[in-house]
Amino acid sequence: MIQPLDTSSSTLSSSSSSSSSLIDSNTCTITTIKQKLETEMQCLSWSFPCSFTSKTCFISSLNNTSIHSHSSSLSISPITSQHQLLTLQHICKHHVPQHILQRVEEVGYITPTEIQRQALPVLFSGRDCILHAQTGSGKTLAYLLLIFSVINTQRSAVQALIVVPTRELGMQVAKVARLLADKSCTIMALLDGGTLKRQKTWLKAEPPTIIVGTLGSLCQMLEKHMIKLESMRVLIVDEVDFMFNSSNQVSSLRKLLISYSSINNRQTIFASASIPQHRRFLYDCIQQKWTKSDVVHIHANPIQPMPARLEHRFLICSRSEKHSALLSLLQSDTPQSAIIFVNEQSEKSKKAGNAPATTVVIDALKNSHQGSHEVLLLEEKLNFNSRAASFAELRQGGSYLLVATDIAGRGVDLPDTTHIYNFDLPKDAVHYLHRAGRTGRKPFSESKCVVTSLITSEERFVLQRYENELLFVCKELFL
Ligand SMILES: Nc1ncnc2c1ncn2[C@@H]1O[C@H](COP(=O)(O)OP(=O)(O)OP(=O)(O)O)[C@@H](O)[C@H]1O
Repeated sequence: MIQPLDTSSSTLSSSSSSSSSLIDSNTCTITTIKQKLETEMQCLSWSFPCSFTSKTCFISSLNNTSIHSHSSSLSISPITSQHQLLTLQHICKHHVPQHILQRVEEVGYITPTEIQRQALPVLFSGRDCILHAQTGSGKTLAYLLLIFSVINTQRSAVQALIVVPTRELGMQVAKVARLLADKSCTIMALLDGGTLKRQKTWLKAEPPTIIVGTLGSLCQMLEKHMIKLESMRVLIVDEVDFMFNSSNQVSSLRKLLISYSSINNRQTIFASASIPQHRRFLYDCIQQKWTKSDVVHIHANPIQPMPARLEHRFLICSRSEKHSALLSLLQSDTPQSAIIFVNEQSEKSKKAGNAPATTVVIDALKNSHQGSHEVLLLEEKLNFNSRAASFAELRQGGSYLLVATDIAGRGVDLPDTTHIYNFDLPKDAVHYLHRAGRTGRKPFSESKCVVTSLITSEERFVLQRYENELLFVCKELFL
């Protein structure tokens, strides 16, 4: 049975002086919980003995918070008035050191995004969490603030580990962490393609406080006992669904979760904008002992998987017309910056001796595009130095047209990207969601960003399927 909340000690405002709670089988609405904003955001919880079918709700004790609990999932619906006034300072006070919070403000993070507002109190409570929220919604800052709340920089030991699927995402996360951390907090990026010799020397000399790593490099170091995880307090797995779906990464990830460390000694956080079959995933987390049994699934905006300010369009053309169609679109759209997604070359096409689509698109842009954009390429088969150079150039700003495979589809944060072009249709709805999510990455901006898919008439029904799955509408475009 669900235990009613005891709200007697909370005070928020005089208008909420009478406490009551209304709970039904799937929706828990706390209509009134009083609490002074000055006191830290306290978390109240109730839970059934844990099995997948049990209900576990975890509630941030905010006024007028509505929590929809489905098994161990919860989503807290948007709140008005006082909650919109809550700053990251309010939420993080007493958890995150003041000098980090000051830095957070200096960087420009004042108001929490929806997932930050919902997740931070739960994260600070020490519960394992699955952070499930739209692309560009600020999941990185949420988990970094948790890390800063638990690490002790006086200790010389690895205390937090962030696992990412690609080198590019790792570089980006390490950069944000360094931007916020003080000098006493050492952050090591242990990424595929890095200089292992230098990293080994560093690890021998002094363990970093935080490691951001890709699984390949991490497991190499763990196998050689170059990294010890006995002091690790937080383990983050970013883009978790991607890693569990990747045949290259899944076995290393399982090892990391079960053999190299234990759920009892760490807080485990999984993050992604897409957790397909999240109830099944939650079940697996508990059964497989990837997380503790009271893990919480926090789902922000569950009925809107993609940011609302994305405008989706499609253009029907034959394969041979695609290059000219893309050039025309660029001319008429005049994007500030854009990413053009191309599928990886198939084995069949390689065997037939065809040039990869990335090369063909790059050549077309270099030869015929009229704009002043820098044309850049990012794909798996580039060597790591070229990938790093492309990525560094992108992050310096300026206008760019990035031609990329799905390697740029996950996590990469280039907030100046105003347009996405699917030169090739993504292989499924999840890929569509992540590609589209490379634009619209300024959380509080209202400006429209555009996602355009160039499709053949036969592909229309596939795109329609994505629309149904992701609950969006794609408008036809005519040149
Ligand atoms: N509270 C905030 N206020 C303003 N900007 C923010 C805030 N939190 C995050 N951002 C910015 O939002 C952008 C997206 O954040 P982030 O990369 O963490 O998204 P994400 O949720 O991890 O997305 P994805 O699922 O695509 O990886 C970043 O440019 C970040 O600087």
